[in-house]
Amino acid sequence: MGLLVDGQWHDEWYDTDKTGGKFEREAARFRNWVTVDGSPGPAGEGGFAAESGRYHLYVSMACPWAHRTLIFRKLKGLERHISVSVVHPDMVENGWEFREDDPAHQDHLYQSQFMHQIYTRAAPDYSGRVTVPVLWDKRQETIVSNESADIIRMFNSAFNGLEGVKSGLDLYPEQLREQVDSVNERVYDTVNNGVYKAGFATAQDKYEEAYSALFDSLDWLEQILAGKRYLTGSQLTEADWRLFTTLIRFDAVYYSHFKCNRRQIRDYPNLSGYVRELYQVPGVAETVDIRQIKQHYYVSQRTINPTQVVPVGPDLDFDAPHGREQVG
Ligand SMILES: N[C@@H](CCC(=O)N[C@@H](CS)C(=O)NCC(=O)O)C(=O)O
Repeated sequence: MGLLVDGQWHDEWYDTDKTGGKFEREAARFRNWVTVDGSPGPAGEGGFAAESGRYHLYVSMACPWAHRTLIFRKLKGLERHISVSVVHPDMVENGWEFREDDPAHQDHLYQSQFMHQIYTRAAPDYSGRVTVPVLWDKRQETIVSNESADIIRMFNSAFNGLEGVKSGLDLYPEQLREQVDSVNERVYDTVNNGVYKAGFATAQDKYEEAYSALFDSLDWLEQILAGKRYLTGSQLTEADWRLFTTLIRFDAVYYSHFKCNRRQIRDYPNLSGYVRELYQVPGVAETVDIRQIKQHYYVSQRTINPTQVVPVGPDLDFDAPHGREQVG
């Protein structure tokens, strides 16, 4: 675990001293957008037109933020247009890395050893954390974006004109945008990032704050899902997929490793049926790798788990019937 300072790698854990023990996530630095014709998007520079084969996605199977982008790539039918490299689940002294002897964890573009080399290839004097996902432009040899929230919006609409892309599937529909944004805001702060705030806190009060906000939100979501099939009604949207990637990791990792242990997701009837339903959407199960998820958190985060022993359980069955047909 570490970061780049003026293009040089430093092996350092998150500094929570200056925030009284609170974990604060660093904002992503590359915020350009792929658009249909290459005109600038909501932020950054233009010049990134949606073209088949031009872009490459760097992900970790363990990472909930990267997971969103893999789900969108799959659901939208973008696999033949956007290639992927997967980093190794162990993120230790050198940060995310590739393994020469492991075909599943190689950099297919440059055969890099470390993910930080991708960042310095784009910006030789880059300072900041080296995170996944990264959307890479093979043409300009640079990073388009390292913000998953933006990447899934690009995947939702920019590539719609390409062959085989499911242009009819809109996960951020105009009429639901306000609702989606509003759910996202609370879910991001208290659930997606909330589990990290609990897990990475180095002061009791900061942990407890995050813990309370997280379980208040899970109660709120459980309530919503009692009356609605999905978070904004009868249609699956971006808001659901953003919540899903945290829920699917919860019982295996966040409950124990991040001390989010008031309840497991399987103790919530609606949330647990809902996570199974989303898991069973065709294509999604292939994006879920519980073995790599557990391996990453328990091995990489040595300040939390110094022995690096990975727990065997819990037994999870996301293929069991979800029973959500009757809701809403
Ligand atoms: N805002 C980013 C956050 C991505 C992120 O924090 N990814 C984690 C993995 S789950 C990471 O790469 N962390 C490395 C680090 O912080 O050094 C996004 O949503 O794309």
